[in-house]
Amino acid sequence: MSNVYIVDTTLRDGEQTAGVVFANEEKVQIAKMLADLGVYQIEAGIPTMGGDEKEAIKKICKLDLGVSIMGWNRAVIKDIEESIACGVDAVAISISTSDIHIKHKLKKDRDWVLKSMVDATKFAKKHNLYVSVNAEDASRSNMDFLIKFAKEAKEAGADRLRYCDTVGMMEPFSIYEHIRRIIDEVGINIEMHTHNDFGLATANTLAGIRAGAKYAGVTVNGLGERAGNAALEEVVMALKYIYKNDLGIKTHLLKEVCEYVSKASGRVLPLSKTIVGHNVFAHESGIHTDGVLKDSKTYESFTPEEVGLQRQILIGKHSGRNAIVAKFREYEIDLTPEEAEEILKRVRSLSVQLKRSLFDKELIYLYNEMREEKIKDVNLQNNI
Ligand SMILES: CC(=O)SCCNC(=O)CCNC(=O)[C@H](O)C(C)(C)COP(=O)(O)OP(=O)(O)OC[C@H]1O[C@@H](n2cnc3c(N)ncnc32)[C@H](O)[C@@H]1OP(=O)(O)O
Ligand SMILES: O=C(O)CCC(=O)C(=O)O
Repeated sequence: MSNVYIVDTTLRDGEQTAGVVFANEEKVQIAKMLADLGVYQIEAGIPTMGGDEKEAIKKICKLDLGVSIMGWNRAVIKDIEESIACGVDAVAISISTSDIHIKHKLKKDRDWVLKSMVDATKFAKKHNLYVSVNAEDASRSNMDFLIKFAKEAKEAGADRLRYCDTVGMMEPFSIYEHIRRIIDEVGINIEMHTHNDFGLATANTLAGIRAGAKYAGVTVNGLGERAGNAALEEVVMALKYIYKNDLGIKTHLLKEVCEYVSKASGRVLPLSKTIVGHNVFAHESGIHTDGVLKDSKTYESFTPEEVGLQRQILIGKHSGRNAIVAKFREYEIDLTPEEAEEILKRVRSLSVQLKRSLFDKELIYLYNEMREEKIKDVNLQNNI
């Protein structure tokens, strides 16, 4: 598989999540973190919104982070002028290609769409900008028209085409066919931009890459319109471990970046959030814990340290003896097999009462309780 470039749109589509607003300093900090992580391009926002949005984009450009900074635009010359005023080196020029959007939203026709896109692209190229032509609602567009659109974009000088599954209604097999057809018939670079309405955003991005797309448009934590976009952390780690394609992203920083964006966006990271959730390397079940203690590869695809997390062995209702023995060794207590068995019984009972796994101090309490009962039994037997 050829190399793949990460285009992060946390600051544009991510901030379009209904109810989410980043402070200007947060936008700048997120851009710095993304640059440290090693993404190829940051879609920093929408210059034509003006005000704070424009100021934040300008600040990000001035930082000279060593990554490409893209401004998002409609296929409108004035929008692109605003992007140029911010100092971006790249522009996204977006326009809908589906008849649903053309007829009911834009209230125009296909020729108007082609002309607006070509004029805007030529204008941006004249200003030496890198251009991504974005086919909004590409996945619901007539394929012949989408091919024509892509050909005209390429002729006008576009550097790539963003294929948007705007309402997230594609599945990997069809997306593979769409992307292959565009590449075969047009020979243009493709960026995947997928939404998660059916939980398929990451799968669809991977399918597009499998078909030859070179750019993956993602957001941190999968933020974005409605159910969100393909998550940066999922796409990067899936490429590395499923497709064996290491993009050189500093994955050990992922947890920190995801936590920062979670706080800045006011969207809590679920404990079991893929890749970076606090509990995705927590093991409790006896068979799993036994396996992990013998060799972590038995139940982990990669090590927690690789994404900035730590492994946790929890003791609770589903634990087994080996985990209990290992846990007590951490407290420098060597349990006999009988003691481990006895403590396990007590752990199960207490976990059910509390409806959770147990803390260290509760395990020590159970141990002391067991020892005291044993001493009492011995004393009783000896009539003391
Ligand atoms: C799928 C996506 O994520 S697309 C990106 C969506 N992001 C946003 O909308 C966030 C930022 N948006 C904004 O700040 C504003 O909507 C602006 C500045 C872009 C435009 O603001 P306004 O001039 O107030 O227009 P408003 O938002 O009400 O309507 C959008 C207008 O743009 C037109 N339009 C929409 N998309 C495009 C496009 N790609 N190219 C050209 N025109 C477009 C619409 O037809 C409508 O035009 P009309 O006023 O002639 O009917
Ligand atoms: O990226 C674009 O230009 C299109 C807007 C978008 O986010 C989408 O269609 O999902």
